[in-house]
Amino acid sequence: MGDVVIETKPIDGKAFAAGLRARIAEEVARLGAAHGLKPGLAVVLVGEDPASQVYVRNKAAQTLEAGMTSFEHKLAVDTPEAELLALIARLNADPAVNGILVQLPLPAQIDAMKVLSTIDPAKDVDGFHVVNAGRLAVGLDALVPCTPLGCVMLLKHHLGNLSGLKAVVVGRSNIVGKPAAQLLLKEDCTVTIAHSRTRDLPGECRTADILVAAVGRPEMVRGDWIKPGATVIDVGINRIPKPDGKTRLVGDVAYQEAQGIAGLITPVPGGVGPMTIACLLQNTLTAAKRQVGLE
Ligand SMILES: Nc1nc(=O)c2c([nH]1)NC[C@@H]1CN(c3ccc(C(=O)N[C@@H](CCC(=O)O)C(=O)O)cc3)C=[N+]21
Repeated sequence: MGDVVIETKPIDGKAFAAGLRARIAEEVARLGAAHGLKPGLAVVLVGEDPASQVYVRNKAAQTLEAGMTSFEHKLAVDTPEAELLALIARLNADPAVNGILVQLPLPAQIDAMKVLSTIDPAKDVDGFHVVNAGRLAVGLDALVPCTPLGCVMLLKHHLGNLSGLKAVVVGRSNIVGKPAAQLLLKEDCTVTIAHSRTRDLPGECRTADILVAAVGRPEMVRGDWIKPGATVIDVGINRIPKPDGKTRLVGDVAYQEAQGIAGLITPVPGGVGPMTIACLLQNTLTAAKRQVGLE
């Protein structure tokens, strides 16, 4: 038996996201010309976390670039919960607003679950409302969380049919892990959700044809956790300090160790991250069309 040499290919999420945004922009232009419809996305940011500010600015810029309207609402860090709920009620009632995103995490005085359940499910472009989570779980049309949607788009583009493949999702958050598992199940994968209490986590990961890492711990998934030839989707975005005092971004997977083992892997940055924003625009377009009966 000769040794199998695996050439690990990076999945270019940045390029795929750019293409997706271009297709969305075309559809937005077409909707404007044919129906006078211009989708609008409202983004609400509470507080001044620098990373969140950069991220919200990127979203607004890409929303405008796609030909949609962007509404930005920046509230003070000590905003009372009632004030945020009142803003959401106004956005729910505003016909120019087709999508609403409240940037997470929220400050401690605000109950995030209460906020998310106040958003009209039809405008819930994050897909975090229990109605959308439930609709996804039972196989009805839902607005699907952007990051898992982006992951599955990349997988289908690179692997084609996912039917029968073994998928292991590491992480059980409502934002990524659980909806990612639902979407993979819908693609007829055999799905395991693994987490910090999973017995023999490395061994569980080694069974995966598709390994999705969404734990939020820098480089936790090691090279020898990966089955040779597997496709690895790294959802982690971790900012870690460098010796020179600056920071660098790393994923939840030890990217260098995965070389020569994984078949395909998403890099960080440039993998899943850009897909998240592109899918947010996709969801805003979908929401706008459904709200006027065009789907
Ligand atoms: N309600 C809500 N919805 C979200 O979708 C949401 C949120 N809150 N809170 C924060 C997280 C984080 N998140 C990212 C999206 C894109 C990149 C992204 O584009 N990353 C680039 C570069 C990042 C960089 O250079 O800093 C990349 O990975 O290539 C990162 C992070 C969405 N989030």
